[in-house]
Amino acid sequence: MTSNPYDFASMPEGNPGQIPGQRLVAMEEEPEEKMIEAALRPKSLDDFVGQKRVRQQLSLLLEASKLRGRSADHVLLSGPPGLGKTTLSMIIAAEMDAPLRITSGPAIQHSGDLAAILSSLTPGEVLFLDEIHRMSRPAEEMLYMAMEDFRVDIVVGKGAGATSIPLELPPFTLVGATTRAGLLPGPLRDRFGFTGHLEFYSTDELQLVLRRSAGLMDMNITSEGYAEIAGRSRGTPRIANRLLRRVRDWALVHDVSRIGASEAAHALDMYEVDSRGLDRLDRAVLDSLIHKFGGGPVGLSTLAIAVGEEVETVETVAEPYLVREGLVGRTPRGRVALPAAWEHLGLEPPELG
Ligand SMILES: Nc1ncnc2c1ncn2[C@@H]1O[C@H](COP(=O)(O)OP(=O)(O)OP(=O)(O)O)[C@@H](O)[C@H]1O
Ligand SMILES: [Mg+2]
Repeated sequence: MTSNPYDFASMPEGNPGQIPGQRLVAMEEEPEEKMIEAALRPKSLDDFVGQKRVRQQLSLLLEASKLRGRSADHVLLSGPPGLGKTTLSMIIAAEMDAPLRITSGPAIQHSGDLAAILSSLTPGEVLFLDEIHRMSRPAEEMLYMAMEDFRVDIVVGKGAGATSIPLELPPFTLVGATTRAGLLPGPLRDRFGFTGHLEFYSTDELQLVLRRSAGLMDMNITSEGYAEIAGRSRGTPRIANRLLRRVRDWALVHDVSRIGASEAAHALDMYEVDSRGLDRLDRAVLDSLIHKFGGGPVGLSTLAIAVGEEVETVETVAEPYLVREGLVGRTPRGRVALPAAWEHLGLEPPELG
């Protein structure tokens, strides 16, 4: 495709946020973002912004295993999409100076698929298993043994004539990633020597992420400009980088060479991402809740009809962030607008009585 990983101009990237069904503030990776994301990934633990505790603990783990001359304990990374799980797995391999093999839970449907991967690992290799909660049950059981004893039993033949052949595996480090740690069976979770839970980033941390990316993309942005974009990024580096690319488009078209707060705000307002990172759907939910239902409580299905969306869309797409931000509350009698929601729409919150 392109030989220069930072040659952003020649990369296909589409325009999420303009395509129906895709949102500029979605936490998940858009298919056309893959190459851009790869180019923006930090390559070492020192370059990885934020997540201080996880970073320190990982650093210790890797350092110690290097001193021992052994492959590191298995690592589980959990946390919402776009916070850096895939990035960290690549950093782990790089820091260990080890080759990296990448696969994912959905790609392993049969235990044979897993056996094929495991038996072809080289000593010390890092195996990244993304979406590990979506692996099939038989594969999961094979993985238990592989993680603990570096051994698998391969079953040959069927029925009464079936025999199982034990196969020794080279030492390897499994790095599992999941957005749903709660869905992992206990026995699997217990076999990881280290679990790192990634948290949402502060706006200060997101500013550092943005500075790094803007440097790679050769953009000229003021401190206030970074703060403006970071404040709209929902605590998520993936979203920060995506918004940054939209600001870059805007600046290019408007022939702006230096981006300050007002330029950044202007660009992102145009894409309907507001000062708190709410998009049109989020604001429609707040708006209905307050203007049509006096702030609630109102049932989810009624609220969904009022904004003209499916219940599921409101519940899974808009609500989690609104709840996380303290804008919407869930009560047994339905959804309510919290004082911060009124304030965000420029209204006086009603007296609590
Ligand atoms: N701590 C960080 N510092 C700098 N950039 C980061 C950081 N974390 C994530 N990013 C950037 O955000 C983007 C998304 O990160 P990544 O793909 O690692 O997320 P993920 O947790 O694997 O998401 P998913 O659950 O969707 O797979 C990458 O392009 C990466 O460059
Ligand atoms: Mg990932």
